[in-house]
Amino acid sequence: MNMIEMEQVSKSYQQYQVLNKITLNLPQGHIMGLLGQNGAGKTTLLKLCLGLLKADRGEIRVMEAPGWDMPPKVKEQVGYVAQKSDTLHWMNVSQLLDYTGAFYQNWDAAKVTALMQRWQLDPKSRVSDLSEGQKQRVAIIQAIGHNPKLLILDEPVASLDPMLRREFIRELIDINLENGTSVLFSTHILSDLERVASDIAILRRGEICFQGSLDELKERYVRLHLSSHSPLPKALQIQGLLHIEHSPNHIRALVENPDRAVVSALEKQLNATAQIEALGLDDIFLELHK
Ligand SMILES: Nc1ncnc2c1ncn2[C@@H]1O[C@H](COP(=O)(O)OP(=O)(O)OP(=O)(O)O)[C@@H](O)[C@H]1O
Repeated sequence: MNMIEMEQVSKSYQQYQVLNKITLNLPQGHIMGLLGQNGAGKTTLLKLCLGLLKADRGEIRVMEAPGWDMPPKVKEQVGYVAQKSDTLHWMNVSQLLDYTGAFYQNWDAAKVTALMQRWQLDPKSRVSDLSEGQKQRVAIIQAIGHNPKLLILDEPVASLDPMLRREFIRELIDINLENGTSVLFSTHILSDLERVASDIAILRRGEICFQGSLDELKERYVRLHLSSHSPLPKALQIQGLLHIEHSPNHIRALVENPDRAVVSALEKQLNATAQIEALGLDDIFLELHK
């Protein structure tokens, strides 16, 4: 079963189209990292999945229920960490967590207490007095205290220091392994994503330009180098060409699924030597956004 299914989903704010015919599936048990530049529409996409925004067109299903009109029994199986949340900050940590727990039948108070201790949160501290990182830890506990089947996280680690980020990621993997929880999270921290995500989705210019595993991503986008003693042309005839940098004797190009026979033909035609370089996630992300 897919925990989230988006089909041909579009969303605009007034005249400005943010998402254009998005099709995205989150299979059960998967952890999917959502990548995109600032303003790419990640928060918008996550809010559409949660029924906090309504799509202009297309269909969204969450655990087979309509995303815009989720019944309570589906809602109670979803956990959400917003990018920024400023509600109820007059409570102390323990009051806020008890208050949140009251909404859920299967709130795991023992787990919540253990997390508070592990993440060094004083139950008596007022939420408004906490640092951003501490607030984020509280928000994460609020989202996982009821052992949700689906967790949606909008940049959950942005304010955490590297050690807590690592702990949080370990927690995420544990939740995923113990409860089979599926996770969709947006992030800018690519190294974290490499550590935890089984799937990656990349939002670019309002569209999902890639959805699949990290290995598939690395196989799909490679850097093609062509070097020659003779001057090389500024343009290349190869399918899947996304980006090209040219100097008289060297071409550096980002190519999607290059046809090896075409690369060999280019070598002959241009009297050049070709080299195909595998890229890391950072490089692929940067190259895709040039
Ligand atoms: N309520 C709104 N009204 C008008 N425009 C909006 C609204 N919410 C978001 N936008 C615009 O839509 C675009 C996408 O915003 P969104 O917050 O979804 O992006 P994002 O990928 O989450 O960005 P970031 O990484 O900076 O958090 C931005 O250009 C933003 O200014």
